[in-house]
Amino acid sequence: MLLPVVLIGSAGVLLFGYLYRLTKPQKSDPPCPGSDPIIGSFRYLERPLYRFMSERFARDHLVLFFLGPTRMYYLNSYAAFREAMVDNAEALSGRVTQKPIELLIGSNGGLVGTDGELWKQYRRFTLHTLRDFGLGRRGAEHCISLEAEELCSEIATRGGSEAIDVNLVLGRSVSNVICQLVFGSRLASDNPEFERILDAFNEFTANPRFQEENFKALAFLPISSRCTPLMRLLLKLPGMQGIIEKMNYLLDFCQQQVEAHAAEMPEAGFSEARDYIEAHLKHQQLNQQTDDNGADLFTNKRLGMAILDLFLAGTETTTTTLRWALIYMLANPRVASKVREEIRQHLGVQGRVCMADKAKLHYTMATLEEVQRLASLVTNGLTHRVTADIQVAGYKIPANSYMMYNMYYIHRDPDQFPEPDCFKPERYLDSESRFQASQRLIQFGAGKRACLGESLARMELFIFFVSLMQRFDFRLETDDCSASGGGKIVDQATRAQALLDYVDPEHLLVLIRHLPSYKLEFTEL
Ligand code: HEM
Repeated sequence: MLLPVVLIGSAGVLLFGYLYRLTKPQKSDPPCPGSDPIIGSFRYLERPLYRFMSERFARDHLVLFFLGPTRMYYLNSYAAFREAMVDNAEALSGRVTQKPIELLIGSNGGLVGTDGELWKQYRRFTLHTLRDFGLGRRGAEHCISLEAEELCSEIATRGGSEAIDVNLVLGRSVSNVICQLVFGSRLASDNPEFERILDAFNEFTANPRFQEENFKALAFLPISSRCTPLMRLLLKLPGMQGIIEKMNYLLDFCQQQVEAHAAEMPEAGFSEARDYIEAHLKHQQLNQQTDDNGADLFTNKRLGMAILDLFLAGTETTTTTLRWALIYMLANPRVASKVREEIRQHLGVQGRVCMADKAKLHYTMATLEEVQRLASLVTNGLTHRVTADIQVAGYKIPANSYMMYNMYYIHRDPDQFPEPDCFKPERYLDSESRFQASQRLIQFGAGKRACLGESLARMELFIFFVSLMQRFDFRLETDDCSASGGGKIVDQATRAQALLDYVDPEHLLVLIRHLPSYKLEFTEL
């Protein structure tokens, strides 16, 4: 009787000792806010994380905290960010395991959450396909220009009589661009269901719980990924249920689109693919015929997951940046009138906007750059898994630890951006007032996992922003400013030099730096 008790007791002590050591920072580690045995640093992290790291570790390039036994390295300076993401790009190309997704839907997949061969193949296929549809050439540009015209005429028609919720109209226009590339139609306008779908997408990316749950999941991962019953149990926790329901709803929607396309596919396959889904189905068919390497990687289920990722990564980000752009124009009327003057001088009042206009609109380009710096949209970046032992900022980082970065603080480094909270497009103008892009802005990340939609996003931001500024003046709807929070934003902005930082302090982490909803009254110029 005594022997089993002693054995179990000793095993317990050994396990505790092992976990204790795993959650204890060593002398050779970067600074750490604190860590409790077994559970790690949760108690020491303050909200929002990017602000806590900027204030508490202002002078540190790299910070370490523990999520249970999982090591999370936080890049807190541009130098450390570059050293990790660019100089060690291959080792930083990992993501968190997809075991939970596999358990839930029976397959891994997508563009954002996978790594290894599956991710490489899908990323390459997606980049090629989007390029074939005119990313960087005329196709996508033409489609964005048309959407911008639709947007302006809707605002011109409705704007005379009512204040407009810009999130809704911008969200629809931005979604239509991806809808056309992926589905080959303007589903966001044509399908009455789409507003619900858009809401679900927004909630998914903007939901701070998503990030919190992600952290908790990381804390359990070393054990749960080796123990399927425990993983199943964790997925049943109340916090996870809402996220899972939303994900299933969105995946069902994407899968329906795939099936509708597949049903229309001629037996000989599509001769020329008109959208992403057709290109994928064609690719699958070719792979099967040639029995190519990696043929079994491309499946209908994974196609649905890739589409979901294109929407998740590509709609809310672009829409929210545009909303920041408009609110910054309200807070900085002098900048807004210079932008309008430049646009009207070069393009006139109605001329259609195209990417070639970038070369003429130096001040406008600088303004958009400054919007993106201050918006710092994906505040903590996305989580990367380190796939091999590396060295960053003089510290050894072991394989299979994780890494995030402080986009917010890197964009506000006073040595690089003097008076960092001030809105100053002049930062990006040379002595002849020509636009010079900053090498220090990391709004799209960098390295192997840099944003896959960067060119598309830049096109959308430019064409939508210039079109709106060219045609309209706008102001916040006065009546429900306090209800919408809009009044507070501009008030804060004018008093505190554009300190437009509306983040609910209750949120530990924020995936996308959000704005409260606001309505604008538009006047056609
Ligand atoms: C202003 C708009 C946008 C911003 C600020 C933005 C920002 C980012 C950032 C910071 C990342 C993570 C990089 C990292 O892992 O370190 C990312 C990844 C990604 N973005 Fe964007 N993005 C934008 C628009 C788009 C658009 C329009 C698309 C789709 C067409 C898109 C598709 C993706 C994808 C698929 C990834 C994952 C790439 C990978 O893991 O290999 N993004 N984006």
